[in-house]
Amino acid sequence: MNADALDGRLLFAIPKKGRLHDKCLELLAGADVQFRRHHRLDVCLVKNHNIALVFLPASDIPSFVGKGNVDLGITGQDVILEAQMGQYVTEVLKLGFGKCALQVQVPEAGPIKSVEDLAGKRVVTSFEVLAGQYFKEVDDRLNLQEGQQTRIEYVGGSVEAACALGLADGIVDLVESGDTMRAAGLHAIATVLQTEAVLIKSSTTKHPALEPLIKVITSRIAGVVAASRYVVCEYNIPRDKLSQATTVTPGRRAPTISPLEEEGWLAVSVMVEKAKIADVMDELVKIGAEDIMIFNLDNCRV
Ligand SMILES: Nc1ncnc2c1ncn2[C@@H]1O[C@H](COP(=O)(O)OP(=O)(O)OP(=O)(O)O)[C@@H](O)[C@H]1O
Ligand SMILES: O=P(O)(O)OC[C@H]1O[C@H](OP(=O)(O)OP(=O)(O)O)[C@H](O)[C@@H]1O
Repeated sequence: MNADALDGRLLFAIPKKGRLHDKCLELLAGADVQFRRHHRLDVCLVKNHNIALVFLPASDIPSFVGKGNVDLGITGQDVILEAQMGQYVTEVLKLGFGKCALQVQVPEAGPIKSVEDLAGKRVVTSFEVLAGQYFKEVDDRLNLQEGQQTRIEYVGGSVEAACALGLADGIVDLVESGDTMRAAGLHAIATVLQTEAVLIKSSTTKHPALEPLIKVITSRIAGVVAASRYVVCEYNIPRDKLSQATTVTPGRRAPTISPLEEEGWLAVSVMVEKAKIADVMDELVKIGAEDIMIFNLDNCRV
């Protein structure tokens, strides 16, 4: 593909591999962004929009977007801060996946119990900047002088192995389920930050004419994200229990209520957060709701 083929197109950076890649492909499919990625090609044209997708390492996306080399991107909040690009990119939308925490971890059986114990020792991480900022604050608080301060060393991967190999007294790395940390005999003693995947655009766009297309894509992606967060809950309820039931299911704006053919009964239809639906159903049953049904959403605009 030559550079002319990209002329005037909105460039949209997507993580080329790793934890965020598959979720991004699901989002694009849900937003009806159609493309075929040829084997090993990292740039491809979108068939039904004036967009080209650029597949990049997640950690490179903040600087590509921040410098305006691409217009839009998806990556983790952690890598944006690590790349020190926070002021050059605008967070357009939280995407609800890639959720994890950057944590300080030490051997479970070892003598170090707190970050104060770890200060002044060796810390290995792929997040040199964030770990450096975190321990500078700890060192300053403990008034550690030059030569006594925490040593931050960078490794590109397999960070969890550093303590067992005798290379570190502690590490700073991402934790989601905690399986990797526990398997390495480590436990967390502090959280540096919580992170999730976000849609970002350049703070100073070089292509203002692309703004309307950015809005359309953002709205479509927001619809897919909301659809994955909510379910539709429908149930029947005796009229005299309605106010109790709608306190449990207030809906996003208000519940839709329609009469049933049977005297004294109403049908309620309402959106509920997926994460809360099991508790909500328990409550509705207690109140006297019947025929409770839950429907997944494919897509929505809310
Ligand atoms: N266990 C996890 N659970 C949820 N999100 C994660 C997890 N690990 C990483 N992430 C998110 O995904 C981003 C990319 O991490 P990942 O380990 O997939 O990178 P990678 O693709 O292997 O490396 P590179 O950034 O060099 O491409 C992280 O910065 C973080 O935002
Ligand atoms: O708490 P957990 O659910 O175990 O997830 C944490 C692990 O996930 C990430 O690595 P990933 O598996 O993406 O591979 P990587 O080390 O090659 O980046 C991260 O670096 C941790 O190692």
